[in-house]
Amino acid sequence: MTYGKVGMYGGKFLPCPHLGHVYTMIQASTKVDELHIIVSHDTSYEKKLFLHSPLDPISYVNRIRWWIQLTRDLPHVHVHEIYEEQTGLFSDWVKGSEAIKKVIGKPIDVVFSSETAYSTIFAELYPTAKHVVIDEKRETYPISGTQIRTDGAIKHWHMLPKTIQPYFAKQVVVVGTESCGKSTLVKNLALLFNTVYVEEFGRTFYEKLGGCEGLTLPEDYPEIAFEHKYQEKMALQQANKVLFIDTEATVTQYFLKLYLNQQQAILDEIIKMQRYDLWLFLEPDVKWVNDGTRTFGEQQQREQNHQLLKRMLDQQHIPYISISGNYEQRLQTALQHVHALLDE
Ligand SMILES: NC(=O)c1ccc[n+]([C@@H]2O[C@H](COP(=O)([O-])OP(=O)(O)OC[C@H]3O[C@@H](n4cnc5c(N)ncnc54)[C@H](O)[C@@H]3O)[C@@H](O)[C@H]2O)c1
Repeated sequence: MTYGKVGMYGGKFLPCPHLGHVYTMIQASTKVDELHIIVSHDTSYEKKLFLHSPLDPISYVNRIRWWIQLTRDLPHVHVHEIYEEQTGLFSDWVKGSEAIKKVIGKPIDVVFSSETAYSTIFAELYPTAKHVVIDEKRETYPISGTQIRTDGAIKHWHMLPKTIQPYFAKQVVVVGTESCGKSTLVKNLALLFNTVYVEEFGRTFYEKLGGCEGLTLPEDYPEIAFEHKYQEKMALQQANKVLFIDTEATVTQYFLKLYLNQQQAILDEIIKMQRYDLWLFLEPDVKWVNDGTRTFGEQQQREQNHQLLKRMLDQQHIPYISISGNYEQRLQTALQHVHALLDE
């Protein structure tokens, strides 16, 4: 069946394009020679839609980038954005339709949506175009943007395209001084939540050197911090709702203080850019284990180091959860906080 040459598929796609949108886009793309996706935006109106949402408002730049990524193998699909002032009424669409016609720049033959309720307004705004309704009952992917805004993205994880999931994955970082059970806890949590984790790169760095912890150089520290961030970014692509991370740049800065009594502005910049959803700070009250790579085993020294790291986190006003007790208690407390984060 011929529908026409030029198709248009518009929406706010808030918070993001979901699989229902992708389905409509793919179906539409097979029916026309060229399909134009329009991302309508009005930042001040959109803020109101997120007032009761666990999510923060999402810029239209993100939404356009996601659509561009999703359609990268479809050369006949084009993505545009328009500013469309919104009050929530169909009458807002009049000006928007003018902007849509302008960005497409050629006669529109078909307008796609999943709503028969749009037929009247589309007949008015695009009188020569046919309105094709795709999956009106939303049976293929029963989801809406409103549901994701109301419940949060984690609850509708399987309705999010793979390319978009990393944006919404929760990031849990575990920090603490030496030998307080961080790496074991991180690995156990990853197993229990069926997801991936990021190891402390500083450790890998010195292992690769054959083990020279006591012999650090200032230039090691930015390299450790950069590589750690890169590992986080890569792991995020594989994360199943949540990513567990062993240490971060404050801990790198802390080790720089301990070993060389220095501080680096570049590490402070990395620290400022970090966005973790949950910080778990392990107290040094489990037995110190010398695994051959550790230096500060004496209890008084451990306490002092712990206070130093605590001060560094406090200076940044980081709302960490302190975790103490034996290994069993530590795991239970961590589990409780991670579950609460995912249920938010
Ligand atoms: N000015 C115009 O001519 C014009 C035309 C179309 C859209 N718009 C803009 O888009 C907005 C409408 O989109 P929205 O934000 O209400 O919705 P939206 O952004 O969530 O959805 C966009 C489209 O996808 C369809 N869709 C949503 N969930 C689906 C699912 N699970 N399966 C299949 N299809 C699904 C919707 O019916 C709609 O057609 C309007 O408020 C307006 O801003 C403007």
